[in-house]
Amino acid sequence: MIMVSKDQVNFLYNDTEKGMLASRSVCYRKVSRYKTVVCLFVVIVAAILITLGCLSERFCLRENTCELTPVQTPDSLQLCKKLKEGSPRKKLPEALIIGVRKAGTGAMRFYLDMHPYVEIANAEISFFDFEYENGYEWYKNQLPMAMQGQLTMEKTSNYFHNKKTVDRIYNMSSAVKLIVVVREPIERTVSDYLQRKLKKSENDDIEYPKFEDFVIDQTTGEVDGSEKIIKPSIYYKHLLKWLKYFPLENLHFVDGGNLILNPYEEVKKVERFLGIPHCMTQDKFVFSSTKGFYCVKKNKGRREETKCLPETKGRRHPLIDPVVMRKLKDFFRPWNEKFYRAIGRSFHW
Ligand SMILES: Nc1ncnc2c1ncn2[C@@H]1O[C@H](COP(=O)(O)OS(=O)(=O)O)[C@@H](OP(=O)(O)O)[C@H]1O
Repeated sequence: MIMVSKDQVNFLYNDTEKGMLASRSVCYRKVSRYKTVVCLFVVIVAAILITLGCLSERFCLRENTCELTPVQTPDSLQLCKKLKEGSPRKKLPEALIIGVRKAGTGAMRFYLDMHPYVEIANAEISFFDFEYENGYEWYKNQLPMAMQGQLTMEKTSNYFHNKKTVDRIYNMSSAVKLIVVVREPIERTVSDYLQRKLKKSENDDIEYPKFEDFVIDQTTGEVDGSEKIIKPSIYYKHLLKWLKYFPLENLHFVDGGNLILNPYEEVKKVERFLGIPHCMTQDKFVFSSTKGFYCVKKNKGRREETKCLPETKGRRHPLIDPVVMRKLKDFFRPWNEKFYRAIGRSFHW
């Protein structure tokens, strides 16, 4: 709108017949100067508004903006998703969950899958341990599409303790971020045992050995450190291999015990480690009293539903013979302490 002052209006309309031409041209010059000023003002305001508009479109892609969205609902996450720029593409992962099996890697994958800045493969690809010969193009094709600004991720829980994986991962990228979920070693060992027992009983009817018989060497009566369910729990031994290639800053350790009790806290630390905005707010996590574990709130169309991990995750563990339990504790203690020293953090196991 053009603003003309009362004086100018009078000036225009009081124009007399005499000297009209001269006064009119002065008047028009004045008005056109006003128009120029107003036009300039409009252009500047429009430029500011357009810039702000662009910034708000990029809202969810800018650092830490998920933290700033007014209401953290699954809708706002969907909104974030829509705001991703460019076209989706396949790329090699910038971050991996490398283990440890049965420590809670599936839960971490499940939670990160909800994050608008993360595209994580649904299943374990096992590229660096079993499928390496297929090459990077094959690997990329197994990974989900990602938009610009989104991280591509994969979790294979055996990478951490497999001998072949470290240099292969390093050759892919020395900057890759590595997430390691660790859990109290005996609990992890029991979980590994239950998993193997389940797999075996699916295939044959022969009674599976008891946990105690599995972990104790029958000749020495001591813990069998070479047993396949014990070995992955000796975190320190495997860590040394990773530290030969990667600096400690490339690795983030998730407390698997706390991941069960307080997933929000552990996921927030992972968001920070990955350098992505804090989108996984407390309200996304809901405790299921039937499952006895945390689940997540997901949007299905307009409806909101609760999604949990499958039944095979989060099982009741058997009671362990106290003598065997003591032997296991004594066995793991020195390894745990070395592990704490190496990473500069204690888990108080
Ligand atoms: N939210 C939630 N729901 C269910 N289960 C949860 C959850 N958070 C952590 N966990 C623990 O994850 C354990 C399974 O570990 P992984 O996912 O690493 O197993 S696997 O290696 O991928 O097979 C699994 O071990 P078990 O309790 O022995 O089944 C769980 O204790």
